[in-house]
Amino acid sequence: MAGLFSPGLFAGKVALVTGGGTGIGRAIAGQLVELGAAVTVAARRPEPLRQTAAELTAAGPGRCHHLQADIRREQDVLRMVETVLERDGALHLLVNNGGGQFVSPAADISRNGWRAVIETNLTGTFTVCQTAHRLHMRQHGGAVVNIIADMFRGFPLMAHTGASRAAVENLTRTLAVEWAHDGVRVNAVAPGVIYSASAAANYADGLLEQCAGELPARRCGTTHEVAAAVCFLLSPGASYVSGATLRVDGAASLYARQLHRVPAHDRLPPYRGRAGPTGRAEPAAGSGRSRDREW
Ligand SMILES: CCC/C=C/C(=O)SCCNC(=O)CCNC(=O)[C@H](O)C(C)(C)COP(=O)([O-])OP(=O)([O-])OC[C@H]1O[C@@H](n2cnc3c(N)ncnc32)[C@H](O)[C@@H]1OP(=O)([O-])[O-]
Ligand SMILES: NC(=O)C1=CN([C@@H]2O[C@H](COP(=O)(O)OP(=O)(O)OC[C@H]3O[C@@H](n4cnc5c(N)ncnc54)[C@H](OP(=O)(O)O)[C@@H]3O)[C@@H](O)[C@H]2O)C=CC1
Repeated sequence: MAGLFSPGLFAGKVALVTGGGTGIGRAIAGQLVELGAAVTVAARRPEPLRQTAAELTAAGPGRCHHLQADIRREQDVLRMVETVLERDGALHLLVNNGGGQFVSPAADISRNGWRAVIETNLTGTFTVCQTAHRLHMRQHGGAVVNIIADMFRGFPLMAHTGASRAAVENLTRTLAVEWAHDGVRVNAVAPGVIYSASAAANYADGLLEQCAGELPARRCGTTHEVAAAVCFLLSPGASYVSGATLRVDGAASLYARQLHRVPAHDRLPPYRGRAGPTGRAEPAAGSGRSRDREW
């Protein structure tokens, strides 16, 4: 990605990237450091964070700190933001990338599984936004990017993440308006199918590779392609962009492909409400069992 943005674009800026130790978050943190920012990566597992911070700081010219925090825990979020402010004296750029889910038919998601995903992706993102705003951005302005997903047509097999990301997209719009007069811009980035170690594990048995060939782009996106979009939205180049969602999906969200395939069935009941334009009753569509399933 070197060379896409002016060197030193984020020099003097302080950034926080949740989930910044791995995958997309790491690529975002890496690009911010490359452009001169002082970045903190925060998540639950210390080892990936430590390694990422060390490698990014060694690469420079900015620097990268790491901090263990679970965005589901209010106290962790408060400590995370306070630590950044105490150490770096400001928080200009916030990327809410920390999140996750598991693949499951909606019918099988336990109440606790639902709650874990909603509390991470929606409540966690809200808590980080609110804390950053209360402690710094309300007085000093800033830019926020929330990472969501391609949930625009629903998200079969990931109902919990679809619902929470759609909620975050709406939250993004609300905050963009409520915080405009504080000088805070809030945008979302919706990645399509992005190759990361976690995505490959989430979609086991090579499903990710299989799906890549059916995308309009005929390949998965890369973490660096998402990072470039995030950097644009954080940059002064996007000074008049707020409340927007930037889809980084190679047009996949406009295409009929879905990871979930609807099995062949004839379970939809026929329409028998009223006569068609000819005046005669229209024949019932479908066959077999569906004929017996009127509302
Ligand atoms: C096309 C590409 C799309 C996008 C791809 C990506 O985003 S990839 C990159 C994204 N990266 C990631 O997604 C990685 C990060 N993911 C995570 O950290 C987790 O998926 C998390 C968000 C659920 C949090 O988990 P946690 O450790 O805090 O959870 P916990 O241990 O406290 O359990 C809470 C409840 O959840 C249940 N449960 C959990 N897993 C499963 C499962 N596989 N099956 C069924 N259920 C599952 C568990 O059983 C329990 O319910 P119970 O039994 O008490 O009724
Ligand atoms: N890859 C893809 O195709 C897509 C990814 N996304 C989203 O983009 C984001 C990054 O995904 P990706 O890089 O692929 O996968 P990763 O699993 O590498 O990234 C998720 C990051 O979030 C962190 N995280 C999870 N839960 C918490 C928590 N409670 N508190 C703090 N940090 C947390 C994880 O670290 P730790 O476990 O140590 O806490 C991890 O670093 C995720 O939100 C993902 O859902 C959206 C659409 C598509």
